[in-house]
Amino acid sequence: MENEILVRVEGVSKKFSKDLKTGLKYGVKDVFSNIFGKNNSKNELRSKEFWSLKDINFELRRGECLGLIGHNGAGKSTLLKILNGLINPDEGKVTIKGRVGALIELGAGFNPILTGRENIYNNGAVLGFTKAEIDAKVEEIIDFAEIREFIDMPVQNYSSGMKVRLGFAVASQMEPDILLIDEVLAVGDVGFRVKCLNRISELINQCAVIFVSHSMPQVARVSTDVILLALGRIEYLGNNIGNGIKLYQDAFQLEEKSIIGNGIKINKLKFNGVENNSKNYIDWGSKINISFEFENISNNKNFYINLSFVDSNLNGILILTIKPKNIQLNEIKKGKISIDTINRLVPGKYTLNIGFIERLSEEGYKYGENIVIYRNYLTINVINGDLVGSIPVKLHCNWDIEKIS
Ligand SMILES: Nc1ncnc2c1ncn2[C@@H]1O[C@H](COP(=O)(O)OP(=O)(O)OP(=O)(O)O)[C@@H](O)[C@H]1O
Repeated sequence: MENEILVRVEGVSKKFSKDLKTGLKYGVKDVFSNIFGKNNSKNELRSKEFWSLKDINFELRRGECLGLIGHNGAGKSTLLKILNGLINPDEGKVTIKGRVGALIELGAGFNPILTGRENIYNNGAVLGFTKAEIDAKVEEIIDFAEIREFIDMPVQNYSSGMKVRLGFAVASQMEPDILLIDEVLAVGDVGFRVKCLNRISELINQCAVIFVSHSMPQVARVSTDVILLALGRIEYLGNNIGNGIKLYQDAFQLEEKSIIGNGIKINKLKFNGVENNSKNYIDWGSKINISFEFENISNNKNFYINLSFVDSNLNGILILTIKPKNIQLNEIKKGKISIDTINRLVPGKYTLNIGFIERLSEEGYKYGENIVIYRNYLTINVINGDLVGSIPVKLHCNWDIEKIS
């Protein structure tokens, strides 16, 4: 049997005003127009208004986790707030089936002068649990949040991380049918974030999850579907998570070129024989040749040359090291390097850093100080190949299968 639909969003739009004064003026006007049944301005933008969300449609079933991604101000939190009933849409309809657990804003849903324990009871009561039912859950919640020492302290004295711990524990342990988690999770420390992601993965079977994050590995890890929002509109909706993430990352300008250190110059950097090509489109599995000249101006130290590739999240992905056996690179006044390899990066945008790093030993790798690093000297766009979540490298391997039984 198909899992039941727990969230249905139909044609939802929400507009805001760009300044507070106009917002308040329109607000008062709308109240009167609503009373007299004459509010015709709902579907149109008035001066200084903009659509924070426009014509959003999707459904979410039990067992699905929707990753909601998009740049700052794209409308992600606005959508979560509408789903949680904190604000009303100007157009469209939201249908929610079941109990909603939400971690949307830091400290939202907590009364600051009450203790952590009192807030657990308050939240439980709002969700429709009896005192006896909350009694049965409270220890579990405190254990999950790992803040037992502070549970009888007013929430206003909690650190940001402690508020997130309590908020997530309450939202996720109160048997939600729908769990809404905003970026605030990022405030928790790494250990707690991993615990939360594991809990989300456990909960997915029992409920529907909507997860807002700027961390693409986290989105790829837990999501079954993804929505990419841009300026309040859906730019991508589907279950090809890698595709959604790629579209999101493609919109970023990667870092500018920069040089850190001095002593060695590079010239005539070429990618597949072409100099100054800003696009460099290639496929997975295609041949790559990178070549450049280097000129030792004032460096006396022996060195390695490292070529490292960095993804759009600025994570280092892979490195190629040049360490010749029978020659010290600093004995070369002017040289030319040519590197041939096969591309094993999956579709995405990558930049190349070229580093000249002090070499302290003839054998193995013993790195000294960075002599000079040429950052973002080349951008490579891999456009064809399989995407598996957000895993950046797919290796080629020879394999053999034997049937044992
Ligand atoms: N109460 C409000 N009044 C006026 N404008 C608002 C209000 N709430 C949100 N906005 C605006 O709506 C747009 C979408 O905001 P929202 O917080 O939903 O973005 P977001 O995608 O969650 O961004 P971020 O990644 O930065 O959290 C922004 O331009 C924001 O300034």
